[in-house]
Amino acid sequence: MAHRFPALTPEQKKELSDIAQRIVANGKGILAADESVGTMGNRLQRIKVENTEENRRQFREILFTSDNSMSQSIGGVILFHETLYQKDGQGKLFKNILKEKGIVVGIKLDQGAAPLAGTNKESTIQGLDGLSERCAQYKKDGADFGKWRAVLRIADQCPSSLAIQENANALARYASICQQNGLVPIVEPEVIPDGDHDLEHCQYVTEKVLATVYKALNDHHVYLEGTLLKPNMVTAGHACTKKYSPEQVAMATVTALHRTVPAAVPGICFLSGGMSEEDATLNLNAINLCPLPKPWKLSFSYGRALQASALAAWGGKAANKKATQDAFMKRALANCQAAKGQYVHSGSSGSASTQSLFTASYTY
Ligand SMILES: O=P(O)(O)OC[C@@]1(O)O[C@H](CO)[C@@H](O)[C@@H]1O
Repeated sequence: MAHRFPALTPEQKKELSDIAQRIVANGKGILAADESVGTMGNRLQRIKVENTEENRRQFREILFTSDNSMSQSIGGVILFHETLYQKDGQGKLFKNILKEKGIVVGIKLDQGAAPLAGTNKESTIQGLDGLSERCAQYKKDGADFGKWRAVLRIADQCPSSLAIQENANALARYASICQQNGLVPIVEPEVIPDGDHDLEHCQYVTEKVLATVYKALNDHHVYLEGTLLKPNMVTAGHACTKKYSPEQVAMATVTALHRTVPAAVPGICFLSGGMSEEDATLNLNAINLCPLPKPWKLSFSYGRALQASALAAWGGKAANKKATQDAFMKRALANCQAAKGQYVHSGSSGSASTQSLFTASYTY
């Protein structure tokens, strides 16, 4: 079939692929600071801090004003709508603070789950209506990439082919709209870790989901060089009694990716999915050491696994700014090393870094 109606010009393609490559250059990854107001409320509740706009702003200001070496580990930060327009104490927009450090600014674009009737509690994600206009505005306002998280669960009759197809199609439609507006789409089909399934079953499901996503991206003429994938690592379900080593997780994960993700994709930035900070780093390191072909950068886009010890160190107190930034930078550096397969576990991690961050049915 002749390519008669190109979706993007060569200039648009170059811009998108340059942005994607910048984000994952030299072991860099992504700080997912895009928790919605409700999700951030859950995080703040754990440290007994009230979920006000000012408290959310203060915590994020502390992270984003970490010293400039932050940009050696962090290539991009995903923001929630509110945060894109927030400022530091001196009146400087957060997005400008990040850009001056050379960090690419991203924006969460999905707008919550809607049930798929007739399924076992499965969902699709909303937000396609008006998405092009929102993307155009966010691009003007300084964002260069977007994020859309689809949720698939493993249970009886799940994920159904309806849920897999519907979420893949929504992800592809979102990715196409992003690219038309100069935003690199982060494509996030998350197979959540709820359940007692084993590693092999998670690998099987992850392969089915990713294969469907890449078929849909191709159908929608998405330019893969200008995308990033944000998948789950292949792990056993949270309630599985059998435990697996980082090397086993790595082999299952890279096998699944190798079978389904085209080499044209520049980077795969894993979500942390409720793993402890330390497990997320150790697994990423093992993935980068896995003896299988790895044509993509394999990095991180962590929310909980980059912020848990920082949140604990902060505790809502301005006086804890330095301790908060130290905790955050420690995880950022560790994950950057892991993205190069160079992380050496020091054995002296604080207790917050080894605590499970799992939340049941973490659907939004
Ligand atoms: O699994 P993690 O690494 O904590 O977070 C992954 C993530 O996609 O899920 C969250 C909820 O949508 C987002 O804040 C974040 O970007």
